[in-house]
Amino acid sequence: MRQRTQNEAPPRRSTLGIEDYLARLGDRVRAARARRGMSRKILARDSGVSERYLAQLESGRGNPSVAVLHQIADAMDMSVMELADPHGGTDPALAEILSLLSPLDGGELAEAARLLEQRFAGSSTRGNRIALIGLRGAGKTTLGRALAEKLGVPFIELNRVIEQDYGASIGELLSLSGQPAFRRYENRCLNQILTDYEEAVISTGGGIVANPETYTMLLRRAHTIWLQASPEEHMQRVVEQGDMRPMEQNREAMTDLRAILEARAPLYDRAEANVDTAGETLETSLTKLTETARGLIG
Ligand SMILES: Nc1ncnc2c1ncn2[C@@H]1O[C@H](COP(=O)(O)OP(=O)(O)OP(=O)(O)O)[C@@H](O)[C@H]1O
Ligand SMILES: O=C(O)C1=C[C@@H](O)[C@@H](O)[C@H](O)C1
Ligand SMILES: [Mg+2]
Repeated sequence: MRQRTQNEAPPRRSTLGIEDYLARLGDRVRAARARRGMSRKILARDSGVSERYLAQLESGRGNPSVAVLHQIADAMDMSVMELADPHGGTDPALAEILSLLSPLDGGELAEAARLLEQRFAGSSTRGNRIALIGLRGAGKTTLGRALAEKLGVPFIELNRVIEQDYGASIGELLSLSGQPAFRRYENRCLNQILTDYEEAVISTGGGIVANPETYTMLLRRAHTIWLQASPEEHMQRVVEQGDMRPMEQNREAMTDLRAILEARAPLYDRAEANVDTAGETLETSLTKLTETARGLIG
């Protein structure tokens, strides 16, 4: 990160040349897509922008119209401003905060979020709720159910609650109503679970970290544990289950999985604790997870 001298004012205006601007815009589109676990094909389908044009844009060679940018942002439930200008916003203090934060890397941003949360978010009420987060195949369901049994508390699978609420499968919800609708259901159902259960083990969907409002609610109202594994193990475990949801229709599944994990890791890392399941048996992972969970709920 470049150090600013003490008297140097934070840059308020972009001084980027058009090529650099378009390259960064491409990076932002790719990162936003990866955080949501959307393949380029899915984003093309949901936005109505061709896969070929998205590839061009992501490599910094596209110069989209505002309408095209709007279609892309909308399909990812973002504002055009968020996508086009990370320093956007009308409040000068907010613009200054964003400009201070923008050169930080993922780990530094997570630290900044923690500091801001401590200072401004008020007291959190996590009760005896344990929430498991992590990429597909991390073991959130398998280990979560076993942990709940050991602790003698209910096991709640957020995606199942969403399916009951919507009245169809997550796959149908995504294909019929799109990602933004899914994220709205996810937010509402999670809020309900956190309100209804004083003690529980909650297994979340891998993409919960992509919606800041929902993820912040989870971090504040449950003890969160990030279940980790290597990219190869995530892939192998999901393939063994015969379910390719986030990787569906994607020819470059492993590359995408790595990109998703890389984009989400700083967000998953905001969990209160993490348990690494890489190279472990289920039994060992369960023992580690149970110890960690007991440490958090006291
Ligand atoms: N050490 C381990 N820890 C966790 N799971 C393991 C381990 N070793 C093997 N597995 C297997 O990996 C799979 C994990 O799948 P599981 O459905 O629990 O993951 P998940 O995080 O709930 O995924 P999804 O996001 O798709 O719901 C299970 O079949 C489990 O038996
Ligand atoms: O990792 C993801 O982006 C997802 C994981 C699933 O659990 C579902 O929540 C949905 O398919 C999205
Ligand atoms: Mg699961």
